[in-house]
Amino acid sequence: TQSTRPQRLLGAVKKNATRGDPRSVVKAIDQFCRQKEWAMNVGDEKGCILDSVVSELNPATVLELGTYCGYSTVRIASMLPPHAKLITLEFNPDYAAVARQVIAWAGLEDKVQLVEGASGDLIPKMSEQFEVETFDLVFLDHWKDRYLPDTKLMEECGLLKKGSVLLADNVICPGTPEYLEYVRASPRYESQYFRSHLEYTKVEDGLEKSVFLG
Ligand SMILES: Cc1ncnc2c1ncn2[C@@H]1O[C@H](/C=C/CNC(=O)c2cc(-c3ccc(F)cc3)cc(O)c2O)C[C@H]1O
Ligand SMILES: [Mg+2]
Repeated sequence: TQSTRPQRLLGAVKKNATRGDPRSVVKAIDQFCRQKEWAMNVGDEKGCILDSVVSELNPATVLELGTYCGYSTVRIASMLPPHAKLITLEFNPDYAAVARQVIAWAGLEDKVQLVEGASGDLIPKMSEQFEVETFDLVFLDHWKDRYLPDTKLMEECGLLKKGSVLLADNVICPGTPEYLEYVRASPRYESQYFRSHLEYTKVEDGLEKSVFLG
C-alpha cells in the first residue's frame, strides 16, 4: 500500500535525525519539507518566532491545538523547563501515530501528552481529566475556523489566566479573519503580529501573539 506524506516525513526523521536530539529532528523535517515534499509544519522561519515566545515566557503548562506530525510539539517541548508539561490535541489517528513516533525519536515523551480527539470535546475536560488549571501558553495551529470558537471555549472553561499567551499560526495564510478581528478588538487581549512567511515559501504569513489580560 502507498505510504502517506506523514509516514514519509517520519521516515526522513528516522533516517537523518539522531535519537534523543530534538534539534536534529526539527532539522530533518525542515530539510524533508524543503527538498522533498512541502508539509504544513510551522517551519523554520516562523519556528524561530515560536522559539523566542516560548523562551521569553518559560511556560509551565502549554496546550497545542493540532499536533499534525509533531514538528512544533518537538520545538516547544525541547525548550520547556524540567517539570513543565505540553498537552497536544490531534483528532486524526494516523497523524497522531506519526507524531507519537516523532516525539519519541526526539526523546521528549516525558514532557508531552498527546491526546487524540477534537479540541471542542477535550477543552472542557482539561481541568478534571488532565489536572490542568490554566495554560501559560496555547499554540493554535489546527483548522483555522476552530481558532475563535476554541478561544471562546477556553475562556468559558477558565483555562486562561492573566498573562496567558495565545500564539496563532497562519493568521494571514490560509488566514483566520474572525479570530484576528476578535483578539485585536477585544479589551481582554493585548495582540501583536509577527510578520513572517508561509513555511518553506516566500508567501506572506505570520503569527499573532495575544496576551490574555484577565
Ligand atoms: C478541531 C480539531 N481538534 C483536533 N485536531 C484538529 C482539529 N482540527 C484540525 N486538527 C488537526 O490539526 C491538523 C490540522 C491543521 C490545519 N492546518 C492547516 O490547514 C494549515 C494549512 C497551511 C496551508 C497554507 C497554504 C496552502 F496553500 C496550503 C496549506 C499552512 C499551515 O501552516 C497550516 O497549519 C491536522 C488535523 O487533524
Ligand atoms: Mg500552521
